Amino acid sequence: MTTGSKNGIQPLFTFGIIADIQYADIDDGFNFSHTRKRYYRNSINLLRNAQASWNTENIKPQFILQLGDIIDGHNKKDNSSDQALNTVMKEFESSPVVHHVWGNHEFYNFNRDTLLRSVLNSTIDSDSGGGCPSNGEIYAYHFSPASRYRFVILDAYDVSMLGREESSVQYNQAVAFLKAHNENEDLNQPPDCIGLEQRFVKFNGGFSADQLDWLEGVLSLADDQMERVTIICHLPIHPGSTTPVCLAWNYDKLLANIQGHKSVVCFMAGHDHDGGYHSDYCGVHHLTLEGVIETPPGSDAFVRIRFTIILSKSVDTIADVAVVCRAATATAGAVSRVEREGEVCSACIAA
Ligand SMILES: Nc1ncnc2c1ncn2[C@@H]1O[C@H](COP(=O)(O)OP(=O)(O)O)[C@@H](O)[C@H]1O
Repeated sequence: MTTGSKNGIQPLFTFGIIADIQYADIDDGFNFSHTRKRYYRNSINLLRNAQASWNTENIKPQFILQLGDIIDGHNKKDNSSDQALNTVMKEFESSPVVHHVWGNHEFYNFNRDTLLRSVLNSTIDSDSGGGCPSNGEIYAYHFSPASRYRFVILDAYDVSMLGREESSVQYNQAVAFLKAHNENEDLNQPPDCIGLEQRFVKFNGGFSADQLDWLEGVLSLADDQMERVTIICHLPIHPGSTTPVCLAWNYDKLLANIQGHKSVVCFMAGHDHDGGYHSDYCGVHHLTLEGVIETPPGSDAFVRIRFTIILSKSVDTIADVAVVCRAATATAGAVSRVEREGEVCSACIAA
């Protein structure tokens, strides 16, 4: 594992990312279609390995991004949601700040009100000006780890049946929206077996107008301040970075919002356990992290990213932001996960 500097340039900051841990103290199982094994109990070992790796770095990560599905929905029926969450949170105790994102499995275990009051609400670690959308129950905020850099956490289940009381307006609006696109009795079953319509399933969600309006304000300010923004949420929003069944319901609205702002350089998500990557026509990097839960024992699936500014010769111009993304894979003879490493640089942005 390389030290903190690359090509002799000290990173401005580093951070770790991990997705779809889906911990449960149960025996190995399978996904819905019985095509992929799931290692529920072992996922805590992979989290430990990630922590060990992050903590051995010369330059420790300034923060960790946890991209959602921290514990599995199986805990709910065993009444072990709180115990499972405590087990995982204990592993994060040696971490710096952890920014938690909420996925469908958070909502299989807890309702929205409980999550807003829980240790999984990391809004407290937002900037004082980080703020959240006015209505208070959308779990979205932003923070700046260094001058000219900003991270935005979005709530991909703001519009969803999950986590909402069946008597609520939001629940019934989500049901109406979903049924307009999916006529199956079981709304977790995709309405089609091909194409983008597959995304209209109960285990996905979308972004409300309130949240998109709030984001528009955050990104407009970031444009004015010539910041570089990375957005994270549980659901991918570019068809090139995931399989259609994992896309957010109104991915296209958020994508249009993002592509209208030069400050956005990267979008990261989980949910699609196979991971994915796409650089869109605006130069935004769409990174989907592989799921810990389906990573076989003996391999690892976590990422450490160093944000390094490569100052151009004319010192007043920041030529490139190199996002060195490394999915660390420590194999012990097992079939290793794809080791993803690469230098992806954003478009030039004059200072
Ligand atoms: N094709 C499908 N048809 C019906 N139900 C499905 C289908 N795929 C997933 N589900 C159900 O949707 C829920 C979420 O699926 P799951 O695989 O656990 O999600 P994740 O990929 O986030 O772990 C589970 O209850 C699962 O049984």
